[in-house]
Amino acid sequence: MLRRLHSVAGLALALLLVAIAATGVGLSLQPAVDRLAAPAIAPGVSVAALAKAVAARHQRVDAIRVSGGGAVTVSFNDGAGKQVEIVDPRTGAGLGAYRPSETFRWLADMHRSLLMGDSGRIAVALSALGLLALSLTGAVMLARSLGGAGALLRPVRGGAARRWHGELGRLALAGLLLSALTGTFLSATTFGLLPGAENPAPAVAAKGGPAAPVGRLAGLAAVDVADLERLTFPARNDPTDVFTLRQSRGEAVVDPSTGRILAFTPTSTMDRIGRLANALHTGRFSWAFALFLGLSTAAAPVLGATGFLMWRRRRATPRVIAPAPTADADTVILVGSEGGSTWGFAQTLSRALSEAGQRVSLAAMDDIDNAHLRAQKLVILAATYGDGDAPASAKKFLEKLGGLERRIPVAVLGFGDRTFPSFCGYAERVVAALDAQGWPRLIAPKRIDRQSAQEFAQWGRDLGAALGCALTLEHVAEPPKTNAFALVGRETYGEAVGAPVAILRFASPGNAPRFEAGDLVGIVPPGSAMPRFYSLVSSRRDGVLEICVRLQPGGLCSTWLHSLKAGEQIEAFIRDNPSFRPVEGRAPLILIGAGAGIAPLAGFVRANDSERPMHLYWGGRSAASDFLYEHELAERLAQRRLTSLRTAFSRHPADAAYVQDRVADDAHRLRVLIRAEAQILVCGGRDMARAVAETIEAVVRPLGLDLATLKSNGRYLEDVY
Ligand SMILES: Cc1cc2nc3c(=O)[nH]c(=O)nc-3n(C[C@H](O)[C@H](O)[C@H](O)COP(=O)(O)O)c2cc1C
Repeated sequence: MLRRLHSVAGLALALLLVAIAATGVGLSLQPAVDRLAAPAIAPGVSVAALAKAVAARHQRVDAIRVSGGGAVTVSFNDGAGKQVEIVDPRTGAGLGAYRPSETFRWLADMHRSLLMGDSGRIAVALSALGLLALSLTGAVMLARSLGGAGALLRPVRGGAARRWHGELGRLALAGLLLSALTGTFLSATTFGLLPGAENPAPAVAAKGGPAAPVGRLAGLAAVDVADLERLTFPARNDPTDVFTLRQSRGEAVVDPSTGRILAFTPTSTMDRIGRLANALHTGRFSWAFALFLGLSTAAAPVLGATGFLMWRRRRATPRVIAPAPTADADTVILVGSEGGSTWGFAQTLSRALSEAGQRVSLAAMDDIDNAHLRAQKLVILAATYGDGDAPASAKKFLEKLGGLERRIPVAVLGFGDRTFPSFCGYAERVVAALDAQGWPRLIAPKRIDRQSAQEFAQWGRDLGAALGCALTLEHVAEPPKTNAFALVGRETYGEAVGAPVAILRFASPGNAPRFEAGDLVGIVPPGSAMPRFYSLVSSRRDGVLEICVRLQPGGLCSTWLHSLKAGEQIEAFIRDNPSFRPVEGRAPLILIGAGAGIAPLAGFVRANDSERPMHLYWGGRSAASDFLYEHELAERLAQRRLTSLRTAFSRHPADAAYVQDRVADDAHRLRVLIRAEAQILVCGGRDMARAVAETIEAVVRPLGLDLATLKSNGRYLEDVY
């Protein structure tokens, strides 16, 4: 609830706050600028002395004012109209005409009303309230995540966005809270939501005697210029008019002939509070304080941006509740997941461990740091993607592992799918790294096939036995939210060569989530809870969801999809696939695939509006039977969306070849492209991918490169099944 309030208020107000914060930062410089422009007020000079010096220079003085920043100005009319000058508060000497800065005036208008009158003022008032909510909820969340209010000064752990958000938020908290609180108060005053501040002074008239020299008036001589806010002179032609002397404590009325104080109206409590709020909001009493407020406010846009990044990341991470903050945990569960299902298992485990009396904390594997190792034990749940690769939330884990200070007992549970050759390959790499670095084992590592709840429960019993408690893990997977897509088109290839592949097009409903070529669609076949994933050829803007499905002998999902009739519906959901996407820019792309692996590659070509150089290598069995996208690719070549196409057919009577043979034939040409920073994307079956990888390794060797370097630089991506 608290997090949602924090995120919603943050997002809704981000833009407004940026405008208000930026102008606030500008205004925070005003006291420092004023300070430099006007001499400081020195104590020991009376208002009477200053008034005398000023009156000696001007025929008709209207008022002497002391600005918030400490500048003393005199408004007068010597016959040439009303003028205002700055004076030296010690001598009353004129220092030149007073010209308030247009820039600061504009900034102030913008800050108070966004230059939009009352509607702007309302928006500013709501922003101040929003900032107050953000500061308070942020402070509570930070304290909670660090282990309580007493731990507010502990270092913030986590990814870069989280650290910046936490550390900067902590530094700026006091200033932001103060600005938000006083800003809310001032807005409430503007809209008359608080009791009136005025304490009306009684109308008092002077006796009307001859005016005495102003320098001798006792009521003015008793007050120091340092305590003055405003002195209003009496009208010249009205002998009953009076001096009005405004100080922070109240307003005095002084008789111009006797110098006596005729009346004194103390400042009301509400007015005092209003003045305090104003002073604290503007920092006008101290340029250093104003700069402190300005710096705190300058943090707001950075907090907004880092908060947005954290929010996006959280959205990609399923909602899990860690029962204990990291600092108090005795068991830390680290999760390596891409599709989110492993987080669900982690949540089930966390709940069961908590019920067994453990204090459990959860984190993504990538977020591991020394704070987690204060716990007594670590449990790692890791999924596998690609060819034994890390899932999205564990990409940096192995790199970070070596730099940790302590080694605590650890249990590793891999999640994978036995139909992939590298079953739980990433979890195995994690186990190997932990063993090599001497981490003690809590229990032996185990692999879970296709999210089997039974295997998970069995592993739970083993873990419970090692911990000395009965651990019952009853995991019920949350079904993914699906949309219904109806079949609108089908082309079948490859039947003559014993490898049927169907290009299936489904109408994309209006409420379908966004998807791009290369993303995955998870299809849940009837009679199974496990989705099967297919690469997308189309993007949502194409209006269809298009996939290539190779018929797998005995395959539940592919058999069902191949038997679908026009109009029949599938239940499916979209899964982002950021690890198989062309890098941005104009660097050439080398696309290599075989069979149904053409799907995302044809999609990249189709979406190539910018005519970026794209070279496609593709292998099938027979040009006559399974040349998928033959006509579309010819069209793309003519449109320059595809720069070149090389095909290989393994059952060609005279020129039988595999795609890797074409790659090898083109070694020289490919080296030129790779020297020009080309990125290589490979999609298809495992054997093809391995053969292509070996060929590319040989191709790039003369360039002083190897596959591992290309992979680690994101220049060699694989989507392999
Ligand atoms: C595109 C893709 C590639 C996969 N690659 C592998 C693999 O190479 N080895 C494996 O054991 N499991 C593989 N899997 C299966 C996942 O690891 C398994 O479904 C896991 O439970 C997913 O966990 P997650 O939802 O938390 O990411 C793959 C799944 C997908 C969707």
